[in-house]
Amino acid sequence: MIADRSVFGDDHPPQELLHREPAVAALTRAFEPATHGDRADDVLIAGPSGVGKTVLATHTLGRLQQRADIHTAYVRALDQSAAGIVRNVLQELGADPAMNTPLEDLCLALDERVDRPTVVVLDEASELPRSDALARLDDVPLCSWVAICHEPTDWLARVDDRVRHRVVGREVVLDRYSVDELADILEPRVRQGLRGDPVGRDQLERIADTVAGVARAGIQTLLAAAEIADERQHSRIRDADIEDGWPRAQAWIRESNLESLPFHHQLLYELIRRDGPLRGGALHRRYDEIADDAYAGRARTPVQRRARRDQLAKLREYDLIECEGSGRGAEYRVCDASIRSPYEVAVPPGQ
Ligand SMILES: Nc1ncnc2c1ncn2[C@@H]1O[C@H](COP(=O)(O)OP(=O)(O)OP(=O)(O)O)[C@@H](O)[C@H]1O
Repeated sequence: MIADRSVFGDDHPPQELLHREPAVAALTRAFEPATHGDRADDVLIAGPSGVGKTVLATHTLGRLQQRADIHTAYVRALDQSAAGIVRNVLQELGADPAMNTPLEDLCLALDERVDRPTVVVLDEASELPRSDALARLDDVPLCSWVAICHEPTDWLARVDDRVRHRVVGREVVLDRYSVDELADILEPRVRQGLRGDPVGRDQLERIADTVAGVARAGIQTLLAAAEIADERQHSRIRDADIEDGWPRAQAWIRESNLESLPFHHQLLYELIRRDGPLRGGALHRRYDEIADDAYAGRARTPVQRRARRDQLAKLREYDLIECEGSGRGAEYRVCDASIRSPYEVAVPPGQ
């Protein structure tokens, strides 16, 4: 039944970006100055995981590149310092700065390199307000950015005034899709990725409803249902295949989310997986007890509580952990204890 698995991957660009017309129009307006050789406006894209924030940015920039002489750079900002981000932008623009180049020199190199409108997509930018990377990019006359985060209010409250003024009031906030919309989005994946006519519209709507309008979850559930139908030798996908496909898809998404995170997040996850449910205070104490051993021999060093709180928020956004209650009584547990960190994260036993 499955003709081409790659059609279901995040990196498979959809031919059409359905049901995001207002968002595409807002981005296109922000990029318009670049078509005249000027600096584009900065943009903040926000919304829950898997609703198409990244594909909105890449798709709209792809279209822009067809009609304007611009450069684009894509950088995952998660857990990166300002120097790391500027270095990645330079690499995306074809330069090869040495690892230990100081931030000031990297910024000078960027200033020299950017000779036409350049739009930098900063994905996974929830923690970006901690660094001055945005201000550094803003210092380069033709360089603008698109930051992608989950929670716009909190993000805007944490950036400095200069950055806030550039994007406030023009945020592009994406919501989950309706059942009808997501079923429309699934149809081309069926045509391109599956053989024959294996699934009806009502079942696509069933999938869309099951995953509450999250595109990535819908696409993965469709794939998982097709895989299960194959295993059961069904010639068409049945409702039971969809029902069993959803947990399989959830596990795939969680595994891939966890794999994409840095060591800091992996360690917190493994601590909660092994010792959870854990209250916030107990979790931080356990972290402090084991951190030196856990980080031994790594380039990274243990992080402060404030950064850990961001990392816990990220684990929750990615549906890897859940938190019951609030404040001091809040208790953390993993969503699926069978999902383990792909890193060799040795969590030493408690003392
Ligand atoms: N309107 C759409 N049309 C076609 N495909 C879509 C649409 N919206 C989302 N998708 C697909 O859904 C998947 C997830 O999208 P994307 O990676 O852009 O989500 P995201 O919001 O950036 O997620 P995260 O916050 O976890 O990074 C991708 O395969 C993407 O192509």
